[in-house]
Amino acid sequence: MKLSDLRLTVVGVPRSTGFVSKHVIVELMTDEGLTGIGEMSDFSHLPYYSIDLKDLTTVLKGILIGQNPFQLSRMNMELKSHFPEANFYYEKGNFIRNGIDAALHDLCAKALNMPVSEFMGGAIQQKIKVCFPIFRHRFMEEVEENIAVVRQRLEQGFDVFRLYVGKNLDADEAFLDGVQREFGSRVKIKSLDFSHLLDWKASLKAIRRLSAYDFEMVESPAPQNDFEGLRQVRMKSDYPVSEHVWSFRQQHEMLRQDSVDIFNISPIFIGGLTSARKAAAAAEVAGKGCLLGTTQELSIGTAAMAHLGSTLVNLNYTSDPTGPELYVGDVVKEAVRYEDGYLLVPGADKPGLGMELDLEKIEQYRVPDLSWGAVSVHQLQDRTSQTKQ
Ligand SMILES: O=C(O)C(=O)C[C@@H](O)[C@H](O)C(=O)O
Ligand SMILES: [Mg+2]
Ligand SMILES: [Mg+2]
Repeated sequence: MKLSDLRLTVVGVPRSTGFVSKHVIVELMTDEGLTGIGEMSDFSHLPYYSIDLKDLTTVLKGILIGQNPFQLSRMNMELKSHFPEANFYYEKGNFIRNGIDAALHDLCAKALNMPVSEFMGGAIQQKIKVCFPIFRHRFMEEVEENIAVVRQRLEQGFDVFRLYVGKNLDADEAFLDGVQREFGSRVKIKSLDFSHLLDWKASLKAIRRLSAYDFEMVESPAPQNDFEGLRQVRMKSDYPVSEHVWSFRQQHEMLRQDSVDIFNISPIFIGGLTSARKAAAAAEVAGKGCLLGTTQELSIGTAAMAHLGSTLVNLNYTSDPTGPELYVGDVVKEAVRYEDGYLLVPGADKPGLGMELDLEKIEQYRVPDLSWGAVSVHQLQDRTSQTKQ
């Protein structure tokens, strides 16, 4: 079987908050009539430049056409030489590699008539506990709105939440207080995510202030690649520290400097399922915990993570992928499903990722390119459509 063609389609899908994320849907065709699908999820992150889709399609065709999709190691190596690791969390080259690697996995598993989880070694769990994100407060008036989100999502079965913090600590505290008063032990806060916005001393001060409330871990409490800062927080606070993995080099440093307790692993940020499996294995070997992170993928990207997560022996913390619950629409016939706060791994009866493209929905959300509209750095950092300064 040989790869014969590639199609990339950009969609812009709004979230219920109004924020629009642009994703690229990947279709990889073969000479045997099979098509693999993947997703380069959520390009709507800094840095504030965009990829030219025409150029990208030409480059990727040059790498992929004529290749055997089962040559996953070779193609990942080749992709990495064109889109190298850059030691930046939102490096767009990683998003590109991820979409292609997912489509290759979908193709291989379809050719073998098995789910991607089986192709990757076999599922050891069929559902993955996830938490719902509460986006960062900048203003006090957002607190009540966010408590209403908790109320509504709890009714749908999401009983674990994570909170982005660090821009308005009074509001962060008021939210935690409101949640504790109204929901008590019915709601759990998994993490406070500082998103690399504060230096480690400022994060530590905030953690101490907010420690009057229950939460399980702190995430990204230092600037990107500040391994010593992470370690300081880890040693000086009572909470486990989690950090995203965005390159093997960065993961190596975090291991070498014993900076974290938990690796937050998502294929999108490390450049694909193949690399994500290696990052999870490195965590396992080092005796570190691991959870599935997210960029808030659509259903194809989320399904890829569900398959990956189902095979991991060290997925020992609540994970993050809730994209299909955040967006107002999707591009597949049947979206991934959530039940009682768990992401369900697509059924064993469905080959590949278990997702089927819906051409009408693609048309509904199709946009010409990845170019940016008017959006502020605050909106990008805080993932809201709030324009107030
Ligand atoms: O844990 C994180 O950090 C995120 O979830 C990052 C978010 O910015 C996410 O990528 C989003 O788009 O909401
Ligand atoms: Mg995070
Ligand atoms: Mg994102």
